[in-house]
Amino acid sequence: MAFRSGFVSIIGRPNAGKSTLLNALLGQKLAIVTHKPQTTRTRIHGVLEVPLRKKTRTDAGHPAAQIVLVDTPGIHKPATQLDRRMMQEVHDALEARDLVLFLVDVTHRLPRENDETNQSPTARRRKLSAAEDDFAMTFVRKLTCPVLLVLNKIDSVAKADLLPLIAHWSSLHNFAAVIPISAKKKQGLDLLLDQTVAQLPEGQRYFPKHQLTDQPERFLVAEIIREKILLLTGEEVPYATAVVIERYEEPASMRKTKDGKLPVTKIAAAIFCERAGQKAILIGKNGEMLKRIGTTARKEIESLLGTRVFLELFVKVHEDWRSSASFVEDLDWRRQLEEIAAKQVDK
Ligand SMILES: Nc1nc2c(ncn2[C@@H]2O[C@H](COP(=O)(O)OP(=O)(O)OP(=O)(O)O)[C@@H](O)[C@H]2O)c(=O)[nH]1
Repeated sequence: MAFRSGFVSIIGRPNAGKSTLLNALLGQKLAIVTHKPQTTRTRIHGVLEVPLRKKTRTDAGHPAAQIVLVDTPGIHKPATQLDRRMMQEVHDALEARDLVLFLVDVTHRLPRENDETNQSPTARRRKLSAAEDDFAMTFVRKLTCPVLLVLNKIDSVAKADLLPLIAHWSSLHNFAAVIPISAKKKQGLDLLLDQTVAQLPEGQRYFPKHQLTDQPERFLVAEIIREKILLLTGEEVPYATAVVIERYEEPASMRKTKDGKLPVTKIAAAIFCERAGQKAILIGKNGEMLKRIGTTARKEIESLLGTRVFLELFVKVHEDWRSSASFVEDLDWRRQLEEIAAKQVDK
């Protein structure tokens, strides 16, 4: 069976579980995950090698493949420049794709016929949810590649509740297949992989065999810091923060020091927020909050990098940065990478 390869974008509403699915398929944490919607801000490539599975009497098997998974920001109506940038990331992730996985959260209630006239809070919530589904479907309808409907979070609903969901979603688009999964509990992932490989064209690898992502470690580090902010702070603070790595010094050698300690990576990061009040929350009483963010982030960064980490965090205010097109553009890690490369050439 000839080798297959292709780009597979994972799209869906905020909080559908896209990043959880990416991490589950890769068997490694690449994208940050929180219970807060709109956690993912850029598209993230994760490279998955799928070994050949030989055909048997009971199993159709599949060829070996390289799947380039693309995690994307949750589809939502944009209100700020940041939102617009996030939706542009989704559009970019949908260009020239071989396959799209449209992820749906099965815990969302389906609309009912009398919702239009029903004024109860539940009916209003269902109506809002249906409007958000409609908006997400506008992205799906434009696609010319095959789309798999992936019903996620099946661990949280009764099996009998899945049938009406399948009927509802299947009536909205000609999906190539419907696959119920739990990204969190890693259920249904084998079937999802089988169906994914089946849809890919024959072709060579896009990335070297052992490369997990095209995103350099310094940007993964920035995301880990942002994840801790999202998890540790409340109200509007998580949405109003951005993390920029200002200094990133890798150790000259990965060898242990003479006293048997791991080498040190020195990192300085700026946490941008929009108001002085948010800065005060991020720093906390006697600097307690910033310390907690730093300590929890450092531990995870150390295990990612395999070194000790010296992490300095600074909080800076940039009024209404989410509405500044140039600031939002500068946050794009691909652009930051180009600037770093240009500076190195100058040097
Ligand atoms: N019960 C259950 N929860 C899940 C499952 N998959 C994801 N979640 C939870 O759903 C929440 C959102 O997960 P994410 O992976 O961040 O969702 P996302 O679609 O990437 O979110 P955005 O970045 O906002 O677009 C987290 O609290 C996850 O733990 C699942 O299969 N079952």
